[in-house]
Amino acid sequence: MARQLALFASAASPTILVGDRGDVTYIPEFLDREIADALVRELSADTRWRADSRLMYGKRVMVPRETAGRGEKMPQPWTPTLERVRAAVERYTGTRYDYCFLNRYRDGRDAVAWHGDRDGSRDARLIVASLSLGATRTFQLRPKKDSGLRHDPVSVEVTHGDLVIMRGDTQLYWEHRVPRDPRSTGERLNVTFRQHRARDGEMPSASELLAYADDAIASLR
Ligand SMILES: O=C(O)CCC(=O)C(=O)O
Ligand SMILES: [Fe+2]
Repeated sequence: MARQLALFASAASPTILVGDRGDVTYIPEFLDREIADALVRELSADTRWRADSRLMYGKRVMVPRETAGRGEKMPQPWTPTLERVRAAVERYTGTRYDYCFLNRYRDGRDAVAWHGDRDGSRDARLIVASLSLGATRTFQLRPKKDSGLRHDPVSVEVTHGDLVIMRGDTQLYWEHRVPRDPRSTGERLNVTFRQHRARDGEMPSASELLAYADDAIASLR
């Protein structure tokens, strides 16, 4: 029971990052350090990381980070701590999650370029709960060009155990990224808890699985 409570180290102090045509909340230290450490150990032990490459203007270039999927209908199952953390995120957000995507940023040269999750999908409103582990990096949000919104980019330093929750219209009107950071030398893991299409429980399409990597190539230009 003590460990259960410790999951919510400082979940009482969330910050609203986006409140206009979108809903993004930042919860620093959502995970107690001990749990976050255990999660890194488990994920590092057996996750089969993929190095994706994309064809860009006739050239094959590597996506600047490694990816994996765990959970239902994914290449690998949940780990015990990942299940516990999922349950905590479910309680906190009042939503169920079926699977997660994982990103591994080996150092500050790895990144994810501006994108909206589930771009072009009719389920753009499904919640995405994004957990940071390891090295501190900058997570940024800005309105999409066609959103009609005028707003400076929002930046937050996300670190070990922090949670970012994107809800509502966020993916329709806003995009997000983790830019390259030459000063950052450590490894960062990111876990995004997600739902399959709520309507029919069908697996995300191959293009959807890759969609979140789509613009990553832009960061290589
Ligand atoms: O690493 C992060 O914090 C963001 C990852 C992301 O945007 C994604 O996987 O869609
Ligand atoms: Fe994303």
